[in-house]
Amino acid sequence: KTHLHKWDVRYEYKSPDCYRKLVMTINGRTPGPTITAEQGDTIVVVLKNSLGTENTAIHWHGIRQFGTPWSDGAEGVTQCPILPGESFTYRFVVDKAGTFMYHGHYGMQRAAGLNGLIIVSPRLGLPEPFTYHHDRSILLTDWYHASTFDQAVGLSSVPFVFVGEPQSLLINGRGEYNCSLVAKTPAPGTGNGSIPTCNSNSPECAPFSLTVVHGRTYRLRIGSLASLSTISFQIEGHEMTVVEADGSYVEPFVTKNLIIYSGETYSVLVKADQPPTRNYWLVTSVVARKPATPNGLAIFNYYPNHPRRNPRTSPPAGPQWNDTASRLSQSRAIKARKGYFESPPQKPDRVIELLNTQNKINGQFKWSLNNLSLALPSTPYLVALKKKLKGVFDAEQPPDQVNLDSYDIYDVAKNVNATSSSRIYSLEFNSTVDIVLQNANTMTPNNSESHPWHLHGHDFWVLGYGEGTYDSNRDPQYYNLVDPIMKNTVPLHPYGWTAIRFRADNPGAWFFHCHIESHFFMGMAVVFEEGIGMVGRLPSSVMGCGKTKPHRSLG
Ligand SMILES: O=C1O[C@H]([C@@H](O)CO)C(O)=C1O
Repeated sequence: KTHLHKWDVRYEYKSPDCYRKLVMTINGRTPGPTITAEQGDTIVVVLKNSLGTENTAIHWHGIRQFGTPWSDGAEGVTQCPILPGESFTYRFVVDKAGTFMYHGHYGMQRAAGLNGLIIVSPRLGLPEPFTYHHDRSILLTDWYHASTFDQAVGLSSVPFVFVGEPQSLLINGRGEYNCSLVAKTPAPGTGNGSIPTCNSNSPECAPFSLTVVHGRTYRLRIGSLASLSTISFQIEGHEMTVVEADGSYVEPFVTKNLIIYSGETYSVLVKADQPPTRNYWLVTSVVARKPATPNGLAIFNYYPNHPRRNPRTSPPAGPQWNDTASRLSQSRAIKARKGYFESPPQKPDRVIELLNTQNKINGQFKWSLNNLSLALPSTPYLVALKKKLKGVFDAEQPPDQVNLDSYDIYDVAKNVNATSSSRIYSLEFNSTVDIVLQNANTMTPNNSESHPWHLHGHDFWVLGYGEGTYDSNRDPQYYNLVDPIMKNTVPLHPYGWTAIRFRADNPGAWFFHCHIESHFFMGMAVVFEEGIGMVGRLPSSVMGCGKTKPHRSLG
């Protein structure tokens, strides 16, 4: 079955957290419409760029794009940007059941509200290993009042201006900013004050309310497309059984707080088993960075209570933001469900270790992998590779390793300078590749951050997490080769390492990057290519920029 969606992407003034500002909408909405389909269906999205003065591109997060690498939506890697006024058609097959997402992949547009969910149900007749009465979804984001232009310029300025902590946490696109904190000077887009800058009574920021019936079991699909924050999600008085992660079935485990990194999706089962005489809080809170953002709140509404009645209880507090040990143990608890997984190849053909560091290049703040910070070329890699265009990117591959033995991950680097590079990794088609992500101290003493790493075009097995410096002789002995979960996004914990394995079996060029929007913008990404010879004929719509610009003589 083919699903055709016509999307109009534009800027509008909206008040998702009661504060009025420019947001990017799809057909008038942020989050955009949820795409629902059955495994094996084809999705066609005809995207019209009505932004007026800005390019765009949309990535289908978690969809592997077998046979359609040009539909991945990664501007600079798989396509030229979609120009204002132009339309672009994405066409791809959703080959796997599960919970996925989509979002802008041009500049920092994801943070402007260009995001949504993709829900793929199993092919008819394929039962899932759990049952529930109702299927509901929740998209989590964090929200800034500064525009993405302000953010992007700050990040590339000398001196560096960081985006800082977000103003709000949104649940299904709704949050509540404390309007008394807003300056009295009218903000842009308020008609010089005739429309309030911040309006607590705006229906756009009324909290999301999830209505449940006592005794029923709900499958909650929860995805995070936060720009910066790692989020703890909980429902007052209720436990959650985790059953799916990034489209793979999880060996069920019960938790009160689900820690969710940007780019991850989970399904949890929740039984509405509490006294139905009142409503309960749905709460999101920031962890892994020192929070300066109030909790996100929504209402877990027991029928027949009024869906907008706030519980009189105070919302439960989240876990300690700096409790790294409990976050590491949740990561380790996520295993593939018995009877529902594919075992990984037992040995890799190639091991790439990526040392994650915060650096400087010409005074600008950057993030680097093995001392190289990615700078995208103006011609997309996929097009350059397929058409054998010369001089688009640095020909040499980035290093597979740097010497970790001589690098003190607990200290600020002795030399913080890095190099800007457009080099990419060439993987042998169908080979098995291990990636070891190694975390380190930032340029701030005694500070190491969490980074969710997202791979395009593949799922990977999560082989293990460790603390300290990875030891290539010792640590692989403890990899989980029995029941590792397959994911597309995985956290790298502070001062730790994470090892993943994947098969380079998808012809194309694929991003692998930190899913924190500002870190990605600061170069925290690498690109892999494999099997380019097998890539089909590229649609001309992905071209038109850089070396693929048509040059006509005007003579
Ligand atoms: O990339 C980042 O920069 C800041 C800080 O390290 C320097 O201002 C921060 O918190 C980040 O995550």
